[in-house]
Amino acid sequence: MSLKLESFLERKGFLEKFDNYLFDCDGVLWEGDHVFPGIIEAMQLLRNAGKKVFFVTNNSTKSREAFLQKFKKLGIEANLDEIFSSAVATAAYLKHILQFPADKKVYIIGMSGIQHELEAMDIRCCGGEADNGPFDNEIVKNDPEVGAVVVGLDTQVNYKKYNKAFTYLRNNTGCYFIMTNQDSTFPVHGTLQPGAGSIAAPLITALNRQPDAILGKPAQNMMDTIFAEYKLDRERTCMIGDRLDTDIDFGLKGGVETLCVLTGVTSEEEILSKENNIVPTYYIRGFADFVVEP
Ligand SMILES: O=C(O)[C@H](O)[C@H](O)COP(=O)(O)O
Ligand SMILES: [Mg+2]
Repeated sequence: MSLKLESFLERKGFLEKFDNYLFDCDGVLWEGDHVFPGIIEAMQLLRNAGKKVFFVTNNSTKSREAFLQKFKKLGIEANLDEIFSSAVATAAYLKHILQFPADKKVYIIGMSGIQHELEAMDIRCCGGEADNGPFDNEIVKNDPEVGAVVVGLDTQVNYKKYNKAFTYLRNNTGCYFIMTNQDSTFPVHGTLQPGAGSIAAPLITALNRQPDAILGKPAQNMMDTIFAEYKLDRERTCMIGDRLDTDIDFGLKGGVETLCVLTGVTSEEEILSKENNIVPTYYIRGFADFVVEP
């Protein structure tokens, strides 16, 4: 059973219980470029109390550097080494786990964040924003140098990109099919939009093939990196997110307690539903409630 943090004393107890907070971003801190009211103050409350804060986002559309600029613009304190994203996790996976060969390149369905993080790890890539635009029914030729296709959230996705990714995955033996993350939706403009999982779905159908790897939450790549780098105490760490099947599952799999906020994709009914088996330790109306006085 999940405990709803409603009273000042419950919220105070929650803050005393943890030293480290892993924050999901979309739906917890902001929606697009709109920071939720009270979030700047609530985040400052944690900083003033000397808490460690990390940002763990499945959003692959921006590089870590671009996220840092976004935090600055929105007035939320953040440091580069506190930011973890599915684009960084994907680049690290290709580099260190797959040891992606230098004579191969990655075809991207996604935005600049993926390209920047791949290039930061010296991985050659193509596609992405260079393939924005209409498809003219032109013939797509295979490129045997493409050794992996990476798919992330792409708000300019088009038939040309699908056609190229499909051609490379079909023709190039051993070509990896990788998803940055599989969120079906994400919150923006007060509603929901299709997420990276929905962008990858047509390829899965066309190829009749599942991806070889999915790097974002709930996969443990980012959790493992954070714990390896910062030696945190799991019992004093809480994962805060707005999605059950990514954020809360990520926390549960990582052995930390979890807080679900209701400012994103998950409703109170879903948390409490008998059918739901991804149960957060706590839930709250929004993270900004931590600045509400008694
Ligand atoms: O589909 C996506 O890529 C995601 O829904 C989105 O960007 C999630 O970001 P997060 O909530 O993990 O910050
Ligand atoms: Mg989210």
